[in-house]
Amino acid sequence: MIMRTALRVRVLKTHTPSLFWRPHSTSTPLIEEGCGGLVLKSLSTDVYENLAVEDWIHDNVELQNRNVLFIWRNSPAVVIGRHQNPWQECNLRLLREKGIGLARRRSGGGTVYHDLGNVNLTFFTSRKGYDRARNLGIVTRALKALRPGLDVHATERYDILLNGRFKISGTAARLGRASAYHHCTLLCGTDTTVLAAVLKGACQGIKSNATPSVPSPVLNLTDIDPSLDCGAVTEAVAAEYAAHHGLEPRVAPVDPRDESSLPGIGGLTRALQAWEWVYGKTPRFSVGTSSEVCYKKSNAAVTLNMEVKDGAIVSCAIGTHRDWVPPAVCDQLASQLVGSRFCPSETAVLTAALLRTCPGDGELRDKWGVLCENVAAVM
Ligand SMILES: Nc1ncnc2c1ncn2[C@@H]1O[C@H](COP(=O)(O)OC(=O)CCCC[C@@H]2CCSS2)[C@@H](O)[C@H]1O
Repeated sequence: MIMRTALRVRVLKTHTPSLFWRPHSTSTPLIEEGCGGLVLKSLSTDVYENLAVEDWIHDNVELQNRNVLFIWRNSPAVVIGRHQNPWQECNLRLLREKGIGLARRRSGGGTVYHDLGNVNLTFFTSRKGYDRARNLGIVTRALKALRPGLDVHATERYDILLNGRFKISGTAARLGRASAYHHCTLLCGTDTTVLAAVLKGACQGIKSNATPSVPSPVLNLTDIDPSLDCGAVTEAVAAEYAAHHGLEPRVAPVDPRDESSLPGIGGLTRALQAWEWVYGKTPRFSVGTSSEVCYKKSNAAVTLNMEVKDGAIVSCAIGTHRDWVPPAVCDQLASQLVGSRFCPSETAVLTAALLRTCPGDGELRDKWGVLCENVAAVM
């Protein structure tokens, strides 16, 4: 019987450019060593670059007779599901303040937070070989190999729970015509204070059909046992995966910036970074807010109603008391916003230009400025 704990993975020191079979290549299929399967680990901690590797493998690697595990970690980032609304799911203002990235992945499901204390595992298979329960079995066995008796189990919705209650892993998947992948997170030592703060949607009054996340109490593996850090967990999962699939226990590094090994990867990365993908793919939604604005000692209620499609404002109505700002001024601002992105920087540029052309006295201009800030704050 194989002693799983004794299994060690060997991390190859050099990049292995000949790992993949390229459908359009004139050369013969390249991998001998990758036949049957392989374990890859990213050299990058950039969320867009790593998601691009997923796309690249999905699009370019022959997966009919091969299983691939891709292991990756990211610098702080929030990752939303394909059909989600970032304004609903996270505190975008806090992300901007903290310089935390926002990425939209190609798989469905909810929103998660990543940092270097979180390990991501992507299991590539043929469409037929797609099996989330088997993959999560590999993960839970690897964890138990490191710490026998650890109370971890996969749930019906393919989360992994620690001590029956705390989520340590969330799952999502992308099913293609012939190939598929299932990816999951694993919380080893993530900053859960930041996680909780950034995953609190700050934009009130949104109505949409976007997929909502399912919040759960979370815990890190290192909270239970400090030795269960990302390094130990990664090694154990790679070893268990190799043993399960009868592969050589070694891990090949992947450099997502290496165009010669991954032709076209740069374009895939740029597509994932584009505003049109991250925000523009948000399902159509409406926002209705009502708030109080204040200028010197004069207060007024402001209502804002917008429709947003493909991330752009398609209709807008702003209302406030006619003595505070005349309706015509509100209407002018609202009509200028139509057609622009639902985004504070674009709104700021637009309203600054409008303010420069605003006739009238200083007080009206100032109030108009307050109104513009109020509108941008919703985004
Ligand atoms: N990193 C991480 N791991 C586990 N659970 C998390 C994490 N971040 C947040 N959460 C908790 O899960 C819910 C959302 O759960 P929900 O079930 O809605 O969504 C998911 O689990 C999606 C998992 C996606 C996995 C991909 C793998 C590679 S790229 S991202 C959130 O509100 C938090 O309570």
